[in-house]
Amino acid sequence: MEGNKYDSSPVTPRTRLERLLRERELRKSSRFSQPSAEATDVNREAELPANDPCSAEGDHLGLPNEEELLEGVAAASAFADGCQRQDVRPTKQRLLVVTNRLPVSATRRGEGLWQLEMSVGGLVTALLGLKEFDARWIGWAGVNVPDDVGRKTLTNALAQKRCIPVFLDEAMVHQYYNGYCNNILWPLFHYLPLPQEDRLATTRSFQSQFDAYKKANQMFAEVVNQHYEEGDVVWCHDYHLMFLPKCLKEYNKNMKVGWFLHTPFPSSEIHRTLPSRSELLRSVLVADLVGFHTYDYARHFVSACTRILGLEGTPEGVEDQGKLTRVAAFPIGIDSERFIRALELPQVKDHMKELKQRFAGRKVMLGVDRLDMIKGIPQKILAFEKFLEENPHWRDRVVLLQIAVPTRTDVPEYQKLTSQVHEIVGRINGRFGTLTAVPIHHLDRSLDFHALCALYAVTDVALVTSLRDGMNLVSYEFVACQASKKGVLILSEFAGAAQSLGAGAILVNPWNITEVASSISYALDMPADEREKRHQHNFKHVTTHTSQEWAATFVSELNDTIVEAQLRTRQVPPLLPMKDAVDCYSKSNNRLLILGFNSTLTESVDALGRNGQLKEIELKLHPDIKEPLKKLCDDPKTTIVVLSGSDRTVLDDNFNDYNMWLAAENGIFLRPTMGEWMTTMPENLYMDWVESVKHVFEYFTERTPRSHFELRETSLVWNYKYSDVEFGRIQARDMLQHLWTGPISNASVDVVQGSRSVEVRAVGVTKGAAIDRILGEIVRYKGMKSPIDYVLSVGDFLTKDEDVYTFFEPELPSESPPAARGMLANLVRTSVPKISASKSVSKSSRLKKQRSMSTLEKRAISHGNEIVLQPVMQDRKSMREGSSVLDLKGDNYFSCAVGRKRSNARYLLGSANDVVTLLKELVQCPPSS
Ligand SMILES: O=P(O)(O)OC[C@H]1O[C@H](O[C@H]2O[C@H](CO)[C@@H](O)[C@H](O)[C@H]2O)[C@H](O)[C@@H](O)[C@@H]1O
Ligand SMILES: O=c1ccn([C@@H]2O[C@H](COP(=O)(O)OP(=O)(O)O)[C@@H](O)[C@H]2O)c(=O)[nH]1
Repeated sequence: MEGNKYDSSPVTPRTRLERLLRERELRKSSRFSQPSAEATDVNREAELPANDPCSAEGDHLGLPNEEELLEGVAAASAFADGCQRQDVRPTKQRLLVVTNRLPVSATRRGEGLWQLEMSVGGLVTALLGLKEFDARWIGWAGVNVPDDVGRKTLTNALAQKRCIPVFLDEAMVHQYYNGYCNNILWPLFHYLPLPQEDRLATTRSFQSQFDAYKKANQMFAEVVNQHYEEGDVVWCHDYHLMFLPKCLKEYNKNMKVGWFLHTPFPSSEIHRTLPSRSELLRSVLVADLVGFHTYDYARHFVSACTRILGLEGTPEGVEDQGKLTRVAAFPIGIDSERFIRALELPQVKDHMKELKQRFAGRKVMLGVDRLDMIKGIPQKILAFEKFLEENPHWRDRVVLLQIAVPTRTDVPEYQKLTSQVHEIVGRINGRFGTLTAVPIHHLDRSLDFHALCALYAVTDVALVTSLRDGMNLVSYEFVACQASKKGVLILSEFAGAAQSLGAGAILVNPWNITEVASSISYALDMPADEREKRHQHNFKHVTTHTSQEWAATFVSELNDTIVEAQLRTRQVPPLLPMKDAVDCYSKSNNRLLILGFNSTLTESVDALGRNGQLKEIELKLHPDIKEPLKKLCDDPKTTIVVLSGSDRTVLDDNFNDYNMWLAAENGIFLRPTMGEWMTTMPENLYMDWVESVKHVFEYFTERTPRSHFELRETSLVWNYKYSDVEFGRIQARDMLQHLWTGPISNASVDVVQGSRSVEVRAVGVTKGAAIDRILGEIVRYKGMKSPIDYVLSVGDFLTKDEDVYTFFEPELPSESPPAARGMLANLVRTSVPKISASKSVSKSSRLKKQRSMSTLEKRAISHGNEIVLQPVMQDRKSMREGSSVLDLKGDNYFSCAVGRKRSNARYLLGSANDVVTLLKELVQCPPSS
């Protein structure tokens, strides 16, 4: 195949999008070079085995036959063989597709004899399009097989269809499938409230059903595990298997696991009513990729994770402790070619002829649904009744064919629905029927594929009135079969398909019977040119957004999440090697410890307690840290600086009793606890912008429940960590926009965005900028004679303030870790008090030496109502000429971010508890000789 001249991807794809575009182009070009799908399919149909032992008695039931079954399920292998023979594509990706129900359902016809029939439902139809993979299916065959002989023979029969059974006994099916899946999750995900617990049978409760659900998922996981080979992609499907990703990763954390939901995911307000809401979300989040049909469902899921679990939702997905679960929309499609080709088959043409004769002189309206409450069948029929009522001239000129496929017949709600529908149909037929014709033909059964295609093709108006529907493939199939007739699709706005076929269909609210009735009238009378236009729009979509494309896109993104995770992992620093840090500390003689305050030395506060209840907001020193901290402060070889964003009073209150240095407001104010506060960066103290920013912060605080703001001396911080995260973010965006265009447009300020805060501070103020001057002052004040030979810098700092970690990096020799050296480019240092670096003085340090060093002279100036101290430059003769202030070789410098996954620091620590451990170890280490 020639190179693609439209190749739009860069040579080496770097970003996710670049990689996915490249992958798509490769897929497309390799498709061109394969034998056409059509040719392969034709061969396949000709090669069907005539005497397959499990082949079908299905035809006499009017159900899809073996041919249909093989067409989809075995397509993967047929196609694979064809490709491999041609040596076009090396090997296909092995794919384990895990669904509750296998694409075939089994019925026992003798001890070791099984009849296999294709299962009905959108999920099965869609997954039959997985032709480009070396796919195997794992799932339940819809039958209880208690004996070994039965299990063995069924396993063998299914193996020929590349299916692998999970055996569930009756009790399990009852609790897991009928109970938790279909009586709890299914209705809830379609916005139907949970049943009252006392309405469940006495042997059942949410808890017992959920336990069965988890157990069933574990059984699926065991089967997956038995068949898993390294490199396989495992694709879990639907609400039945929300617990599966967790079980799989527990077996093997390197498994590539994707999960796709075929139903809607409801608003978080609905999901939060579920007793097991958090556990389910957490287990889904263990997957590498989580997919939904529409952006709305994906958005609801992310929102449930942020609101219920308190996790970070990003445009990419959901982040928990640095681990990203990618969440995205992958709208499903159908194998449209299969439908289009079917219309050319003689048996389908015969069917169409029959139907046309049968309904000659009448317009045909069609409904095809599983008999499920979410499909809005009663609403559809009532709307049709209203239409007949209001349009008497149509009464003997239109017929509604409703195919209602029985489903979940063991669940009482479904049984009730069947009687309800029968009753309404009977009433309407009694009311508008004649001796020779009835307006509604209602069938409680499924049709085979060819009969269905014929029906789609002769239909004038298809009526889909789902109250909620993940996608609704019937609407796609109808469009695919309408190339000649160009019939009209009336489609519920609550079906996922409305987002893709909305422009060509007539969208309706199925609850509005009057609107649906008038839409029927409009559709029946629609002029040919409008029908043509609408049809073309939909036809194009259906034939380009196929199930093959859907599966390929999902799997390609799933593969990419692994690449992405590896890239992200490389940016994650390792955990602090505690022993090294302690050993090195014990060997050093002049140590500097720079410690953050919030989340570093304070008690961990679980911001969102149960039910979003606020816990304590005020920062409190970790009770276990006091003792080791005090001992370290009293060690003459150790200098400790607490460098915090908090203001002076907070640090005074917490640290007055310690012999240390306090640097408040990101280092603008500095004091040894024995001395007085001084100002390190007076040039940054133009505060004329404060009032107008304060005004804006007050406004947003009033309008954002549970947000608060702190007015510090040199900065303002608006914090929404206790508010609704999504609302907080929107408010923050709004606030920033307003600030930029208004109050701070001409002010010398920096706006620093935290994950849940907005801070406005004087320009150039960062912890890294401040440490420069702080260090100078410490050296001078203590009259240090020997260089600092150990630096430990620990904190949970805003990214902007992480320059404090990188501040020391240039001092390190070139064998320092590359990650650390790479950060030097961003480093802007002011004046490092350094007299001579080493024998060979680098250009940068020479330059640095030329700059004036900052030390502080305490001079009172007036600042508002307070007295503050302003530094003046002092000549550097106080430092011994020829000696270096820092003697860092790389292994005696430890920068460490607390509670983060990504950082510019060299190392990580989990939480303030780990800081406690570290300080205790430092206290206990033997003194250096
Ligand atoms: O296996 P059953 O319990 O009898 O139910 C049949 C299937 O129904 C649901 O289908 C969904 O998937 C379709 C394709 O993505 C989508 O178009 C439709 O809107 C959904 O309702 C269910 O999600 C499947 O698990 C069932 O197998
Ligand atoms: O008699 C029937 C009626 C329906 N279907 C198939 O069942 C699926 C229904 O999928 P949809 O997404 O519309 O809804 P679901 O039933 O999955 O909720 C479609 O592929 C139909 O072709 C079928 O095979 N035989």
